[in-house]
Amino acid sequence: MNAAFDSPPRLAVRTVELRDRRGLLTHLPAAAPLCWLRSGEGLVGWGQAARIELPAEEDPRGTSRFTEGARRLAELFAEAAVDDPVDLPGTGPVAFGAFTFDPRSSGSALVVPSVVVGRRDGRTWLTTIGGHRVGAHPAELSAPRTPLRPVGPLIWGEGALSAQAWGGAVAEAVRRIRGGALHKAVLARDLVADAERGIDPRTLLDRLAGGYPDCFTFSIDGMLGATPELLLRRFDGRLSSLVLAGTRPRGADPAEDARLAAELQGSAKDLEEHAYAIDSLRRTLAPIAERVEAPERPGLLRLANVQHLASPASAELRPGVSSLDAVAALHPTAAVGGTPTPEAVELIRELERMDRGRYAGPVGWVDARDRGEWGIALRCAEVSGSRARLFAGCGIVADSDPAAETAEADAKFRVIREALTD
Ligand SMILES: C=C(O[C@H]1C=CC=C(C(=O)O)[C@@H]1O)C(=O)O
Repeated sequence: MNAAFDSPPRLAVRTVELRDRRGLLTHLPAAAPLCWLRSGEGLVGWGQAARIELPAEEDPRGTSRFTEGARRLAELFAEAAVDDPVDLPGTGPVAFGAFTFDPRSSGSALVVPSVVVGRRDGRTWLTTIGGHRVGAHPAELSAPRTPLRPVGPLIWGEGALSAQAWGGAVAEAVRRIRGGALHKAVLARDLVADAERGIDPRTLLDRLAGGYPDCFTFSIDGMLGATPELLLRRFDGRLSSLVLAGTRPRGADPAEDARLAAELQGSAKDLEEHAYAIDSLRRTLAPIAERVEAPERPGLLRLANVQHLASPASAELRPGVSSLDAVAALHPTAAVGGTPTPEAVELIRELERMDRGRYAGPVGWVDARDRGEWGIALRCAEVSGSRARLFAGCGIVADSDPAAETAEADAKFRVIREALTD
């Protein structure tokens, strides 16, 4: 049985608008906080009204973790008694989800919190979700919150591969690509940090949201990070997505910053890497969407640590295609897998020597009207008790240089490394 329950409880859901102006993060308890936030708006949640666990799949190209998750969630939401006069994306019942990169990994789950506080376009709401009808009013928010706890000293360790061994894996990927086996593969590595006591996820969220306001700061079932990559947003029939591929660090001063940006925007290697990502988006959307639009040339997305080539794309999903169907079709994008996808994923399995778990997998939320936002879990760590496992990866093409890719991975690690540093 795929779900944690055999017959789902009937949920009573109520949403009310609030005058509350406090930052959404201030509401979160330390235990298992749920969060999807950008520029102060989004959703935070806690408690667990329902949980759907999706097992590892046998098919190496399987997508049943998404389709089965969507089916069970639709059942649960269809049964719910909903009182939602606010009716904005994210009001009424919502589920937060984190899915594994590889179908054969375990850990994919959808979590329906018991309390959600949301904010969009300056409007704030509170939703309570329970097995029985619970009140939705600010009293739900008045439980005393413990102060944020610093992380304390950390002991850092290598993950599956040392930086040097990972450089060797990059060199091998370049060799295979030059040999014609594939065009691009995104190789990642992990690092481990051990604290002296349990890590307070809210401390990390506070730092990530402060340092990366243009990214989606997320916390879903132990995966925490600030991702710049929007796999898809669907608030009405139209789907939007932000394709990223091609990276340079930020410069130490405006002149160096501009030089690096110009270098990135003129780099044949990076433009090629980006073109693969756009082509793969167009190809994967073709059967499920119409009117796919993407700019001719990518623009620039500047974050505190790196700058990326970025293309905002949009499309119209065909009738009957749900947002999780679109997630299933789009994952893995060329930004986290490669091109062609099957060859790239095989090479990743062979060369990385680790289980990515939910790193580089879809993370986000969906409501009962199938509105939602799904990103890719990047610039993130898996936090469990006193341990954090950090991930970073780079797109490898024929011209990639292992030393430059190792430096680029370090720049990407910085996001979550700094969030862990007091
Ligand atoms: C795989 C990661 O980033 C991807 C997203 C944007 C740019 C990328 C790049 O330029 O290599 C990566 O494809 C990561 O941050 O772990």
